[in-house]
Amino acid sequence: MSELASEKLLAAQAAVKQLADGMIVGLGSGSTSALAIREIGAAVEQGLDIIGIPTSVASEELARELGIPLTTLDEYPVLDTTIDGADRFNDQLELIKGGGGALLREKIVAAASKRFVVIADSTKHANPLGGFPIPVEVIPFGVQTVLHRLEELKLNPVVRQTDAGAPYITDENNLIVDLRVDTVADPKQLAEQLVIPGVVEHGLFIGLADEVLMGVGGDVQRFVKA
Ligand SMILES: O=C[C@H](O)[C@H](O)[C@H](O)COP(=O)(O)O
Repeated sequence: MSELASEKLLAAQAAVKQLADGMIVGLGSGSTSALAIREIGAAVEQGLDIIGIPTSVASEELARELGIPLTTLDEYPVLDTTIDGADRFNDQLELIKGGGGALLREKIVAAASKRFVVIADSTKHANPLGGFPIPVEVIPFGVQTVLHRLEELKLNPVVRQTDAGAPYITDENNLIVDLRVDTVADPKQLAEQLVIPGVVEHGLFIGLADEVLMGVGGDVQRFVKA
């Protein structure tokens, strides 16, 4: 296993250890979350009694394959905890998420959770926050107008495409616009600028994470809210 994969696995295992019987658990998306879902699947097989709420179609399919009982936000509008990955995080536990296009459901589930635990490898730690394009989910109807506004704000927007060259469509049937900015000096200020009609949500997660568990070498480093 590569060092990166092992860091992801260590973080995922540390987060899954925090789960207890009776919890409603948000299941994140992406490669690190997939490792956590696999760990949860193994724990459920050993008798752990939790119910999951997936944040993407891909995570739902994986959880079903593993026999993890699932529910919905309609049944449980408040979750006990959510375990999810991140594309970048800083020491203030501000995140960039949505590299895999799942940011909308992820943010809804994270915001509905009493606790939000982020799992990451050591390449994700960035002060200042940056080094990864900021995904913005946009309703197709308004995309040209939103792009125009983002250009005016000098945020270098690019509509995400699939490998086949078609526009990338999210689980909620929207587009993703990636903002090619190097670093985000003030994430809160940028989040305010992104309140634009037609933008459904953006990948800056501010004030949501309670803890980041980061695999580094053979260890897990814990970052908590100041
Ligand atoms: O949309 C995707 C999610 O925000 C992922 O949690 C994020 O991209 C991190 O993914 P990975 O664990 O694969 O680096």
